[in-house]
Amino acid sequence: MVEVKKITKSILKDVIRKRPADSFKGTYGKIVLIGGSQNFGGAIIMASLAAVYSGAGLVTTVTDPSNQASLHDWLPEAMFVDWNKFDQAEPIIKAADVIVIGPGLGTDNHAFDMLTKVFEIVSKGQKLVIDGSALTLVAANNMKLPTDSLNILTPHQMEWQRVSGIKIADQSPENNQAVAKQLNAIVVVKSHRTQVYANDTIYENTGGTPAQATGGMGDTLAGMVGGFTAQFKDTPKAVLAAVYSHSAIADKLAEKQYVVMPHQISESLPKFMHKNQAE
Ligand SMILES: NC(=O)C1=CN([C@@H]2O[C@H](COP(=O)(O)OP(=O)(O)OC[C@H]3O[C@@H](n4cnc5c(N)ncnc54)[C@H](OP(=O)(O)O)[C@@H]3O)[C@@H](O)[C@H]2O)[C@@H](O)CC1
Ligand SMILES: Nc1ncnc2c1ncn2[C@@H]1O[C@H](COP(=O)(O)OP(=O)(O)O)[C@@H](O)[C@H]1O
Ligand SMILES: [Mg+2]
Repeated sequence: MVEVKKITKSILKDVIRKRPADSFKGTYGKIVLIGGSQNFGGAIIMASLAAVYSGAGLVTTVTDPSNQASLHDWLPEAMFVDWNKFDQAEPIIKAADVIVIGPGLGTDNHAFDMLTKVFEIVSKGQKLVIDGSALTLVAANNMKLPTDSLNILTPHQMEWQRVSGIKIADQSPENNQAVAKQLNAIVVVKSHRTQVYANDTIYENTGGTPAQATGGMGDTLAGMVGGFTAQFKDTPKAVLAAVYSHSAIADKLAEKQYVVMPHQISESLPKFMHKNQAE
């Protein structure tokens, strides 16, 4: 049996630092989120909300133009780029610390083109969070992950089955770890007890509630993983802190709510992070 370490509250103070007085928005990372087709605009809006509310310094959302007004209604802090104008998106993607691709991206030809181009242009030092439709596209087209970026995959169990070939019933820590190693990526396998595969170590979350079982909950986690890894240097630990915070906030809200809306998790983040920062 392989060892599985618990993700507990202690990860928060290990990761979330008090902000230095002489910092500015650039200190907290540039992040680009790519996704949100005409039908799935909410997904990229929720992911973008999570990135801004977890403290990323500068956030740009590359999405279908039909989502622009709603994005800005929810989130005036985010910049917008029309995903049909890749010449405008390219320099912003190249300058980003973190790229999140997939929430609501869809799986049509345009989505596949975008993903292919992003895989081509990411470079060393960048972190690439691959979620939702992007994972389905990777699996369906047998795409190789880029080798220069640090890749973080955030599949739910069916997406992980598609990417890894491991049936949900066979997704044991041993089996998952073997594929995570082959992929040379940090893998967050989401379920009621989410597991994280990073640096040859397996972690299991200790929080989470069925009140989270609602569309957009994973899109929100992808944005948080983006926001946390943009700000905090130790990437594996930043991922663990994002996973823990996502469920801890939901658990707290679920004490008084039957269902937790994904945007409520984002809206709780600034106070939650304030309360749990290290001195
Ligand atoms: N508001 C918006 O814009 C929203 C947009 N979204 C965007 O939609 C895109 C598609 O993402 P997706 O996850 O909805 O669909 P897909 O990849 O087909 O997977 C579902 C299939 O897998 C199965 N399944 C088995 N186990 C499972 C598990 N543990 N967790 C989840 N599913 C599990 C499941 O089984 P079933 O539920 O049918 O029993 C079903 O057959 C993606 O880009 C996403 O970002 C959504 O976030 C929603 C809000
Ligand atoms: N019963 C549950 N207990 C704890 N967490 C859950 C439960 N159901 C769903 N979640 C969480 O909700 C999120 C669902 O992700 P995902 O299926 O990608 O959602 P979406 O794509 O709709 O945003 C994951 O973080 C998962 O851990
Ligand atoms: Mg998802």
